Amino acid sequence: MSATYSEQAPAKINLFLHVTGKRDDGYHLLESLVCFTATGDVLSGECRDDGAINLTITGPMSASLALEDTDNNLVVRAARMLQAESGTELGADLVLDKRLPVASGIGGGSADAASAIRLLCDMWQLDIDQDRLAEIALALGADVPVCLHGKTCLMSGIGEALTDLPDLPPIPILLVNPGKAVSTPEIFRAREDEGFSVSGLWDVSRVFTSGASLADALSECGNDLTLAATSILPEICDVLNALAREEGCLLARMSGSGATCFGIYDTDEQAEKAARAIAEQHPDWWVSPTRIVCQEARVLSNIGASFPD
Ligand SMILES: C[C@](O)(CO)[C@H](O)COP(=O)(O)OP(=O)(O)OC[C@H]1O[C@@H](n2ccc(N)nc2=O)[C@H](O)[C@@H]1O
Ligand SMILES: Nc1ncnc2c1ncn2[C@@H]1O[C@H](COP(=O)(O)OP(=O)(O)OP(=O)(O)O)[C@@H](O)[C@H]1O
Repeated sequence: MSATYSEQAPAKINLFLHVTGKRDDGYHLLESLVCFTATGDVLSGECRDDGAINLTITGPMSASLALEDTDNNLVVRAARMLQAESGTELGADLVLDKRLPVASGIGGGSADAASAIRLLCDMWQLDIDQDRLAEIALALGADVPVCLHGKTCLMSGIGEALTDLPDLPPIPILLVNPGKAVSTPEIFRAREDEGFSVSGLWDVSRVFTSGASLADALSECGNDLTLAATSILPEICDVLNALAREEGCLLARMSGSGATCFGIYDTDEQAEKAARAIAEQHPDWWVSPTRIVCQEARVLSNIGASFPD
């Protein structure tokens, strides 16, 4: 029996997201403080010697993806790109445990693609240098390089320029999604008439020791996609209000192009209490109390990796 490899695919949070310009090809220049959480998908796989790539999707958020052609899944696309790059004749039976809501601003698909790159490089023993892997990641999506990097960083360019920042402590964070997908290109199109933020606002040397100090610094920034996203999906305002209303919430903000929003807290108890209250009022929303993870999210080969539920 062949070994089972496993990789976590943590949710990506844009703690702030500024749109600072637009390139001639239509992609937007961004500046974003990105971190990762202890909540995420899990990808596992076994090696095949016939070159086939098979993907099975399980888990609470698998329904919509299971209806799509798996050839379009970012996990399969990442695998095919690595096969083409390396010339390997190996294949894989992959299982994606989908726990993150799809098309929700927390980079679920991008995190899965990044975890596929990590898992397959390990399983197929590929020797592809980091710069080339970063190019492959960017070809899969603007958020894939930062997910492959997996560490708290300042993301700029269209998503490819990453500057490491001091680790954040394991700050409690609550993720809430209203259960409706939003399309990233549609949100960028909807902000066409808005101006651009200035770049270079974030002091990259700042060190944070608590949720309160982080929330205080973040209050000087924002998410420049919020207006566009709430005009398309007004429920995002309900999510932001629900988070802000609960005791202990230091900052409530949307991540990425939405619709997932996050709240920052000082203690796990506050985040969990808020989660219970919001889940009770909105049983159809996805509510996930978690923490910022501070170390590089990788190296789980050959073990049955799983996130806490
Ligand atoms: C908004 C963010 O979530 C912030 O982290 C990401 O930039 C989105 O990254 P992503 O979902 O991986 O995006 P992609 O799949 O590469 O691009 C989807 C579409 O979003 C728009 N897009 C995306 C990234 C970017 N820097 N500028 C853009 O204008 C483009 O219309 C593009 O066709
Ligand atoms: N493994 C995957 N998981 C989620 N979506 C996927 C996956 N593979 C392909 N997709 C497609 O990618 C689209 C965007 O999904 P994703 O969850 O990455 O969006 P997102 O959370 O808005 O990401 P971002 O924050 O990077 O904009 C979905 O509509 C889906 O059809």
